[in-house]
Amino acid sequence: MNIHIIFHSIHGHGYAMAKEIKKGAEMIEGVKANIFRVPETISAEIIETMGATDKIKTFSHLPLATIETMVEADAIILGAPTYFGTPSGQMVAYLNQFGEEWVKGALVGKVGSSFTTSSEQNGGAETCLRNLNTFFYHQGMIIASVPTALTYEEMHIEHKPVGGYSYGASMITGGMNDYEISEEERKIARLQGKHVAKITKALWLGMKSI
Ligand SMILES: Cc1cc2nc3c(=O)[nH]c(=O)nc-3n(C[C@H](O)[C@H](O)[C@H](O)COP(=O)(O)O)c2cc1C
Repeated sequence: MNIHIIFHSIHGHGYAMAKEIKKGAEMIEGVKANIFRVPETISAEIIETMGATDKIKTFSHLPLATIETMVEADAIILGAPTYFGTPSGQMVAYLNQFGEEWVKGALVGKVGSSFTTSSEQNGGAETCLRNLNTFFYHQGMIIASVPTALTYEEMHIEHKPVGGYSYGASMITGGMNDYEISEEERKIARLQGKHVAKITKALWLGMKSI
């Protein structure tokens, strides 16, 4: 079974999350998780003003996601930074190529799940995740959440904000994008990967018997 993790990032936090989700997914026997990035649309000059020229290089070796990346996957995990409370335009531009696949039903029955990063705790991460998940509804996919009953301990640390709840894993990057992914956020991301992999494997085995 192949899980494809497709993300957009500029400062690299999305990549840090994608790696944890991959680790979680590959805890399930027979599951291989591959990471892809979506094409960047912002100019190199603007990336430089964002102080991200070197950061973006840390994941530029990853393969670019194409339409086939989704069509070939058994499960798809999308990750995008929260920009103005919604997924980045770069991710939306990638998703907006899937009209023909929608017509063909090419993604019907696949498992979908999403994650995000946001600089603020209340900066719109949940609305971003709800937006990403909407793509899965339209494609006839099966949405896997983060089973929050299992993350209670990580989420309830006094006076410590932690990203990640029912709609998908997330992390808080800080106003200057200078926060590292925390242990709790790593754990929630791994849990999401594992949960998606379990559901995908169960569906895949079940489908064979129908
Ligand atoms: C155009 C733009 C809009 C943003 N809007 C928000 C926002 O609405 N809420 C928020 O918490 N952070 C916002 N941010 C901060 C990003 O969420 C943050 O830079 C991103 O999650 C970092 O992820 P990355 O390291 O994967 O690039 C915005 C950043 C940009 C560039």
